[in-house]
Amino acid sequence: MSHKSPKDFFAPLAVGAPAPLREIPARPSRAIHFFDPSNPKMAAKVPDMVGTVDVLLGNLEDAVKADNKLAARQGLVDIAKATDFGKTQLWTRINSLDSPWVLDDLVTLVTEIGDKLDVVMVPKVQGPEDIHYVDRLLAQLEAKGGVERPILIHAILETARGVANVEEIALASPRMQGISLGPADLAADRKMKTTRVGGGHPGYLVRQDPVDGDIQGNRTIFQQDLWHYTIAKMVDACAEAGIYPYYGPFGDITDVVAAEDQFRNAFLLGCVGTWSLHPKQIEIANRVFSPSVEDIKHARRVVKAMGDGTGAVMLDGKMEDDASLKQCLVLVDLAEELAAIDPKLKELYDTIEIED
Ligand SMILES: CC(C)(COP(=O)(O)OP(=O)(O)OC[C@H]1O[C@@H](n2cnc3c(N)ncnc32)[C@H](O)[C@@H]1OP(=O)(O)O)[C@@H](O)C(=O)NCCC(=O)NCCSC(=O)C[C@H](O)C(=O)O
Ligand SMILES: [Mg+2]
Repeated sequence: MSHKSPKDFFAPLAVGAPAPLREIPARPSRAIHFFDPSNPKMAAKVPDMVGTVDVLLGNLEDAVKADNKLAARQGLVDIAKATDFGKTQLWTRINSLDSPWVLDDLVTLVTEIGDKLDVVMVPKVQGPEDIHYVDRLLAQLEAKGGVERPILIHAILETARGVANVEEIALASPRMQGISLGPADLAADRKMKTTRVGGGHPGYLVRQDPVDGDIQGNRTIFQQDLWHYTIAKMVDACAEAGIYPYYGPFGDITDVVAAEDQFRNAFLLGCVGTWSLHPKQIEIANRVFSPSVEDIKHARRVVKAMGDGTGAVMLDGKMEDDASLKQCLVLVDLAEELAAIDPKLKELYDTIEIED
């Protein structure tokens, strides 16, 4: 197997394309909000959503009717040209690489609105070869369209082969921005027996041992998380590659409580954001993927108590040392990144008083 040398990895893949980034910028992306650019009602709402959500994503793939694929592509071009996105990022999800639409998706979007497009989400990624294909094509199109900064790639993990290859996918290109879980396609590909889009399942459980041998008695059941293994594997692959992991879709729009639980589990495991399919999921994602005031208060206290960052101290009966300081700095750094784009959060975090 031939390998690229590091210097080749950081050379543009087409003459005239912008140089690849050496580090993926930590831009807040708590909610990646999906809209169908061919749906006039949704499209009309996009300009007013700028500034209320970290990422607006024009979806061209699943959930867009086949008859509307061209209208969705053109709708996204029109919206992008007419809208000032400010600090809100503009992403797209292109059609799958084996579809009849994807080539024109990329040619049209990069040459027409490449200067406004931050990230291209690629569905059903099977292995690094899929990323290499998009990587080279993007470079050629950036050169053709005169795009001055590289458009990044986000992969969706929604096939068993993709999950098996997740580390290679994460490391496939300096354009790799992150990876999301695609639980619906992944469930189908794996032949899992859930018909839900993300979330748990009442049948996937562990039951309390019988009390006094009474197996028919009242035994507490603990519902388990179908997605824990995949998310944990994805988080490790992303951390190794220096890119960002995301939950994905939660299809039960009405169950805002369970959505919040799934998002919080993902946040605690290391994910930086999730998808939002309906406007009501944006507020949930923004809240869950922003550290709480209590977390920041504690983290800043530890930072202060640790002084030069070495040794061990006791705070409220608990040991803090170099390693727990690093954990606290994850939260403090995230709070700073979010405060830079979210004035309400900045105000909230600025009012925190640190006790000794
Ligand atoms: C889920 C929906 C079909 C629900 O739509 P609707 O029935 O119209 O909801 P409401 O009546 O509650 O809508 C109220 C108003 O809000 C607008 N609306 C709805 N959704 C959005 C949106 N995403 N962005 C902007 N505006 C939105 C409605 O038009 C109503 O407007 P008005 O009548 O003027 O008041 C719908 O929300 C939807 O289609 N969402 C996106 C679905 C999607 O993108 N799915 C694909 C991603 S998930 C996936 O692909 C699976 C994954 O790949 C995997 O494999 O796991
Ligand atoms: Mg899918």
